[in-house]
Amino acid sequence: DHTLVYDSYSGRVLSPGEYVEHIISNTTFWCTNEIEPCNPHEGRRVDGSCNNLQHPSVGASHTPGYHVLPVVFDGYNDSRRSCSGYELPLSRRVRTTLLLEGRLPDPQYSMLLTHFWVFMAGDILSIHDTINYVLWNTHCCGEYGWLDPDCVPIRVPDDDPVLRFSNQRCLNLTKPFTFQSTGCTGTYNPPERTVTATSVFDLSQVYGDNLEVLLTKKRLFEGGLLKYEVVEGRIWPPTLPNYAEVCLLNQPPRETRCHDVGEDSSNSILGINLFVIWMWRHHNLVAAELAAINPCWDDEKLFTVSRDINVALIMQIYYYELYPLLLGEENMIDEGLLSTSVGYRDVYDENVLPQVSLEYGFSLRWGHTIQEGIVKMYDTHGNYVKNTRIANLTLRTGYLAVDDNIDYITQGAFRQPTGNVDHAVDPDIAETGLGAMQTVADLTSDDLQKNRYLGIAPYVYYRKYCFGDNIETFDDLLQAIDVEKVELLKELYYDVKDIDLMAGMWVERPISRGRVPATLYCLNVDQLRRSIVSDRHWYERQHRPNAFTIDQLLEIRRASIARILCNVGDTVTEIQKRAFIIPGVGNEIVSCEEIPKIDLQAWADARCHSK
Ligand code: HEM
Repeated sequence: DHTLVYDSYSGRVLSPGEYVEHIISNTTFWCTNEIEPCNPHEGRRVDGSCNNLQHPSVGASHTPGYHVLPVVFDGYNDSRRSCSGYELPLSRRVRTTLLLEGRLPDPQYSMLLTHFWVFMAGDILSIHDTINYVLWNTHCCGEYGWLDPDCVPIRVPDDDPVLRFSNQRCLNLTKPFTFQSTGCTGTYNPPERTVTATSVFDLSQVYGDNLEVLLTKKRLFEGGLLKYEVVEGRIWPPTLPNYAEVCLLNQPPRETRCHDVGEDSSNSILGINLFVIWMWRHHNLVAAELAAINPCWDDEKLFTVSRDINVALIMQIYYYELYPLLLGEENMIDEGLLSTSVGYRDVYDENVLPQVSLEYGFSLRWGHTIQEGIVKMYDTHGNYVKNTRIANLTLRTGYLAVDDNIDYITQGAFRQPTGNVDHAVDPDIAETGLGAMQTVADLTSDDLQKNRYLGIAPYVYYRKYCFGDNIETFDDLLQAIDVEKVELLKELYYDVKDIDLMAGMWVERPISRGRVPATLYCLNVDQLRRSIVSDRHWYERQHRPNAFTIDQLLEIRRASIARILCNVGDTVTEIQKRAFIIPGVGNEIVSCEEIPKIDLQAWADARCHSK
């Protein structure tokens, strides 16, 4: 066989001797990518390899990301130091100073928006860094925790506004996995984070990032379908016989559902769990319809086309429905991110590598500040049923499958607002983030602490990169941040150049015509453009292997999140047309009959009918 083994970090082909060294040191998983020779006519590979034909490993699972700005570290794998030489202010203190704790619903965004956004984050990131401190290195706050080089616990100051009333002075945390920590490269290279997901948007949360897992765990090899179970009329991904290791917070004996689909993220937090279930079903719905339309298609063809359609629908929704609400539609048109014609858009450039920027994935953590902590549940007709805390639903897929909870949660997702875009974080996200998994967890302090351990450059460098601002003094910040917030930053940081990127994003003014912080806007625009240009299999392309016909693309363009929920959302028979926005005047809940459908007849294959 002609399979080549690549060095994940450098993208270089390894000699047989070098490969053996990895086998001996047990580092093949993180450090090598086995890749069959690229075939330019082949569709998207599940492991992300061969996207760029000149650099077959780039963009594959666990290969380096792109950096908008070079990483800033102090020595090997250690947190950035302040430029003043003083210690950076404690993450928890920065968080409690800059973000209030409280709940205020958003006037516009529905809970479905945050559910979907975090699901999309799951397409390009991985959760092993979290599993690390939750399951493997739980001792970082213990007596000898500080001796463990993997630990970076968050210190809680004695005057903490909330925790001073407790004896908690430490929040568990470990360092991110890097190519250095996994033994793939030496410490002479700047630390480079490693994630398991592929770095293109390809529904890694559903289809995974590894061919073997796809074949053994997911595919049914019948009718192009994914494996599934039907319980009490609901379709689910297959469940694990022994859920206890993964769905740690399932409450036995009733809550036993836990998905066995080969991805950790599919049993993680509520938003991801829901969308994995929905897109899993959606794949099968598409495959079944295509099988009826094209009886001559075999399993392989049905599977590949259904996957391609599923990915395209989600990208259409991500770019044309979700992001305009965050970044502003006019802004996106001006930036060239939204195609102004319904036809093809083919701007592929093989010189741009299919990578995700470290800053993009990181910036999505800002979503924690608009996460609502209470999940409200409704029946099909919009009558309020009950509520529960979202933090208690993490690692608890089983909850969805009892008491019709998934029905009520689905209904609530598009009826309930998410947390307001303001300078406040929900108390549950800020104090109990992981439910019973940790006594205390502050996701937003984690965000700041990780900011430093990912080596992300200071905020003002990004202002320079994004807007050309030369920020030398705290007063210079006024062009981006309101005066009272600048005052707080002055209290916290000795030098304006010390301000962490996340801290800056928490307090800066939104981009004009959009709703997200200006720097977050910039980093997201940068990635969205990169993803269109660098992904050879981008769905809007005319010249890609198995490209959509124009009629097919026109059907994809009709996609909406409301249609996805009408198709596969539990008990959804009516919904508002723009379901990332709460229902109201001009966005009334209507029958699913009124939500545009995608007509798969566009995929009808004449060969199946020419006798
Ligand atoms: C129920 C709601 C949520 C919970 C319980 C949750 C929980 C977590 C936890 C425990 C982590 C790991 C933090 C660490 O580094 O220690 C994390 C990371 C992250 N979260 Fe959330 N989150 C939620 C909602 C969201 C939302 C709405 C978004 C964005 C829209 C988001 C984006 C992210 C991102 C980008 C990371 C970093 C992952 C990585 O780099 O590997 N999360 N979240």
